[in-house]
Amino acid sequence: MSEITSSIPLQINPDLQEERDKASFNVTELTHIIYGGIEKTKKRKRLEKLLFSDPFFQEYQNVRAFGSRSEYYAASVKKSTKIFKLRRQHKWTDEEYETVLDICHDDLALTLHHTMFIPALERLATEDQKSKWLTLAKQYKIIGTYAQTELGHGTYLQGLETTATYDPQTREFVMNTPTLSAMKWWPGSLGKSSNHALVLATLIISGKKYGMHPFLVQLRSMDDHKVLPGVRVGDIGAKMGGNSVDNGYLILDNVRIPRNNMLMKNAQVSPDGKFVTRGPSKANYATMMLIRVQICTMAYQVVSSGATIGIRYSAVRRQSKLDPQDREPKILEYQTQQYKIFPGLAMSYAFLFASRSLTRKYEEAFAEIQRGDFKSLPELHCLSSGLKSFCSEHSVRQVEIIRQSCGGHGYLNAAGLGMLVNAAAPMITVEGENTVMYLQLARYILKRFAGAMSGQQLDGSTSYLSMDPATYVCPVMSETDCRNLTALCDIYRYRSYMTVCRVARQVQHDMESDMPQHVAINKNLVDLVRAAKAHSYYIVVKDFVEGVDALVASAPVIKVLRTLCCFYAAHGIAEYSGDFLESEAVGLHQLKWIKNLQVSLLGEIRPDAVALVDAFDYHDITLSSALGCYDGNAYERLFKSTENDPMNKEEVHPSYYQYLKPFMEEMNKSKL
Ligand SMILES: CCCCCCCC/C=C\CCCCCCCCCCCCCC(=O)SCCNC(=O)CCNC(=O)[C@H](O)C(C)(C)COP(=O)(O)OP(=O)(O)OC[C@H]1O[C@@H](n2cnc3c(N)ncnc32)[C@H](O)[C@@H]1OP(=O)(O)O
Ligand SMILES: Cc1cc2nc3c(=O)[nH]c(=O)nc-3n(C[C@H](O)[C@H](O)[C@H](O)COP(=O)(O)OP(=O)(O)OC[C@H]3O[C@@H](n4cnc5c(N)ncnc54)[C@H](O)[C@@H]3O)c2cc1C
Repeated sequence: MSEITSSIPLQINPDLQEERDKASFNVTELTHIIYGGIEKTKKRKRLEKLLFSDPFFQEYQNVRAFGSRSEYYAASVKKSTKIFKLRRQHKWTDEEYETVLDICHDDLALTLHHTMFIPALERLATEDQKSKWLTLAKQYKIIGTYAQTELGHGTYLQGLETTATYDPQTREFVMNTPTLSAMKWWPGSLGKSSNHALVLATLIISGKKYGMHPFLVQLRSMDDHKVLPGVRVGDIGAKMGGNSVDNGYLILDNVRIPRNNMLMKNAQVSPDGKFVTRGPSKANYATMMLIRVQICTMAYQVVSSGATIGIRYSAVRRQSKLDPQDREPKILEYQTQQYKIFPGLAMSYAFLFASRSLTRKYEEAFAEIQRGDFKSLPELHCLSSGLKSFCSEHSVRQVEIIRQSCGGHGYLNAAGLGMLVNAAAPMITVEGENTVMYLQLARYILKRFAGAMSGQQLDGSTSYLSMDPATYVCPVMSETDCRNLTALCDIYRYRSYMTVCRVARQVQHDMESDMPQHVAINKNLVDLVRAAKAHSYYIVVKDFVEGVDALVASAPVIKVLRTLCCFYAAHGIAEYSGDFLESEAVGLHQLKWIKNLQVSLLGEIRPDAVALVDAFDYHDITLSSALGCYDGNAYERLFKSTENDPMNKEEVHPSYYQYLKPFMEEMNKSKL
């Protein structure tokens, strides 16, 4: 027993080293592909070194694990301000700052200032307004949040109740929270951190409503951070996760702001109270679309972090017996373990390619929109809505499966997986609740399908809806065909086509039976979401296949990525086999072959599993997991983590003197 210490061995766990030694490809080459080239990898490493040379970043992990809510929030404010200062000092670009946020892997107290407040000013303010407000925000002379959601409404923006009533006498807007349900509720950084908020409110001029518009409202004094007259603001309470952020409530009572505090890029109110709009009616929704695109990248980061922890731990954990003559095997040897974890590994690479492709499309469309050309907006809105929902739903579910695959230790905070699931869970809700976003996509697909039926030539992500289904023959004719990525992609495309076609016909049939449109739609909502999911799955598989096909890389890297891509596609068909059979995208024979392939691919991925997660190149502090550390010394790190547990500070806990001791004394004296 005396040999048991909590010190961490210097060497890599031999079980993990053995895995690294058998990799079929060069891990560094794949890392460069993931980060977009050698230079970007080097830059990330430099930023990592700069951040983590400060012991605070290590200490922060302890506060996160063991601190009170208030201590965690305070540490998070400290971390945000440290990063802001470093940003100014080193003149980081937006890309470098985003890399730093990725390295931190955390939703920080003041993150919203950069992720939403600044992008909203960039998208919604006029040039004059930008030169004032954006400059102040970028110099951290004001700290802001994006206050849209209310207690009563988050999804239905037309139902927002906060009002901004124009007073032409004083040339001011009067901001009000008329009811309990109108109070802003949820905005990040609102409760305690921000001194300004971009408040989304219904514009009223001379008693007439003009829809939702953005207004910049100062909430707190710039001298002492005290709340200004007419403003009531606070934190909404502890959450399942993300407790470093002060999501807040806000009540405005006749708060007057100058006319120029309405952000007027898309609509203007003249001094005498005339309302003029420019661009499409949804132009003020622009910031949300940006974040939806970013959530796809976050989903990649979430699932790849989970896969890294799960695979490294499974390579060092030994349990039970496979061969009765042999020692206990690594749990990674069990086919069932591979079946739990490898879908998350394959999904990581699928989402890497899908999010990259979506980001590229967003950047192209954004450049067009800046030039006043809005033609790509509907396609981009629907693509980003669908992929945001698909990537968040699948990544959160998969990381929870990985957490369960780590047995009891997966349940410890020190494993990092529970925290990851809880931190990532809101991706499903924020920036448009997933079902609602899938329905936005479904609505678009139905319209495009109707267009195709009336002979329109479609382009973009729905161009396949012009296909003639009569020409479809399942491209998998033999077991070997199942490895053909184009064939697998065709199967997804046809499944999507048939799912869309079926629900479109049903809605049309219901409407022709004299059902009002809204009744017909509501009667088919479940199938509409199914169609949006089928379409999104097809897009992700297509992006993965095209991404791998376009790669310039060594043969071993291409081979391993093709294997993963094949597994991702085969696994999806096996998992949703009912849908694929029902749509006749595959028959029973093909399904059997694809299921067999899926299982045999587990064995092919197995030797490269550790190398494939090493390629994500996550720093130990970023992963924040005793189970997933690079050196594989999971048990030592678990034991070490108990040193910081405040429960272990005293040999005898104060509760003993307060409760247990008197209780024991009473029991010992008792005659019963
Ligand atoms: C944070 C950094 C962390 C980085 C670390 C990563 C490492 C990972 C490790 C750990 C995990 C950490 C993970 C952290 C995750 C937590 C995230 C926290 C931060 C996120 C901040 C969240 C901020 C918010 O939530 S802000 C509020 C967002 N709110 C919404 O999105 C509201 C949703 N509702 C709507 O958008 C709309 O109301 C609607 C679309 C549902 C309906 O709108 P409507 O009623 O006005 O319209 P219609 O349905 O009638 O449609 C009319 C017409 O318009 C079209 N339309 C609608 N929207 C748009 C649009 N945006 N653009 C273009 N067109 C649009 C619609 O399609 C219709 O078109 P038609 O042609 O059919 O008429
Ligand atoms: C961690 C976190 C951070 C947030 N940060 C911010 C922020 O910074 N700023 C901000 O303004 N907001 C923020 N929000 C709020 C967030 O944007 C909303 O919660 C989100 O848009 C969902 O809206 P809701 O809460 O009204 O859900 P609801 O719309 O009430 O959803 C509840 C249920 O109703 C269903 N539903 C609703 N409408 C329909 C429909 N039309 N068809 C079918 N089903 C429907 C949904 O599918 C869901 O199942 C945050 C939320 C969270 C959890």
